[in-house]
Amino acid sequence: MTLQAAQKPPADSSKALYGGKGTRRLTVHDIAAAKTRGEKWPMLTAYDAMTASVFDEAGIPVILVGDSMGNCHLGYDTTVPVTMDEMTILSAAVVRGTRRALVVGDLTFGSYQEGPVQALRNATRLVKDAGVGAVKLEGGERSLPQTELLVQAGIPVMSHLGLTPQSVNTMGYRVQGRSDEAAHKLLRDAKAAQDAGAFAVVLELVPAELAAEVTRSLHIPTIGIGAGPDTDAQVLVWTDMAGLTGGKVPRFTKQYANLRETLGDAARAFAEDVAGGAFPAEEHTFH
Ligand SMILES: Nc1nc(=O)c2c([nH]1)NC[C@@H]1CN(c3ccc(C(=O)N[C@@H](CCC(=O)O)C(=O)O)cc3)CN21
Ligand SMILES: CC(C)C(=O)C(=O)O
Ligand SMILES: [Mg+2]
Repeated sequence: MTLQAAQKPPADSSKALYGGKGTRRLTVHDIAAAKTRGEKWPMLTAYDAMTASVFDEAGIPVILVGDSMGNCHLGYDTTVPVTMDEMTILSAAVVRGTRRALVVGDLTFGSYQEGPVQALRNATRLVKDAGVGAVKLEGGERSLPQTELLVQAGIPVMSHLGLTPQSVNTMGYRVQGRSDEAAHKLLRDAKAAQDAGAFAVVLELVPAELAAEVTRSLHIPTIGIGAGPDTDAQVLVWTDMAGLTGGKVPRFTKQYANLRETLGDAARAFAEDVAGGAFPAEEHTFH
């Protein structure tokens, strides 16, 4: 806890982002207030209404409809092929499945790189047709005109720095900001995003010490994924966190359940009941 936070009275738990009371839809103002209280908070991805409702009922205050839906929901290898049509449909489902969480939708690859006008058109669609409370886009200085125009238009923007998966074809999936030059660039990008009006910054796959420095340097919250313990918030891809993702998951993930095994067991038990005639039983049968 920072000295500043330690000197404040205990947080009013009814206002806490996690553990707070009520089902009023959270806004970017609630997110800003959490940083002044020194409160750490969780964010998870979701791609459908039912999963999102579970996280909403569990008190997760911010739900990201990530373009990780590409590999975690739609069966692509990367986030690159995901379209705004797909993002809009799944974001609308997540909004319908939640009452309290601030829902953030990713702007997909190719939906904002042409410039601010394209970004505004696509972000507006996500706000109007899906009902998200904010959008996220990748890049700091390179996405400044987009961030500025969206914020001016009244659309809250979450920035995403460090490893930016939409650039996998140029960047790969490597830790970012290891050299002094790259670390300075990340700090510049973070400050530029803040100055352009972003309400939060995701830091993906950056050294913990650098993420801590960025967190201290900004008045908006940082949200880490593979960025160590000292960011204001932590985000994980829900299928990684719940152990549903097949194959290799990034080392920064912690698995809190093994849904892959649980679901597989359920499917096999059903199959054996059907094959052996144990299902349906009398109580599942109409006469
Ligand atoms: N299932 C899933 N989880 C994610 O966290 C995630 C996605 N998909 N898709 C979009 C991006 C891509 N991400 C990735 C993908 C791979 C690594 C990875 O392989 N990282 C290496 C470390 C590399 C290094 O040491 O430089 C690892 O072992 O974790 C990390 C993040 C994070 N995002
Ligand atoms: C990993 C998070 C931050 C993301 O952008 C996504 O899930 O698409
Ligand atoms: Mg994403």
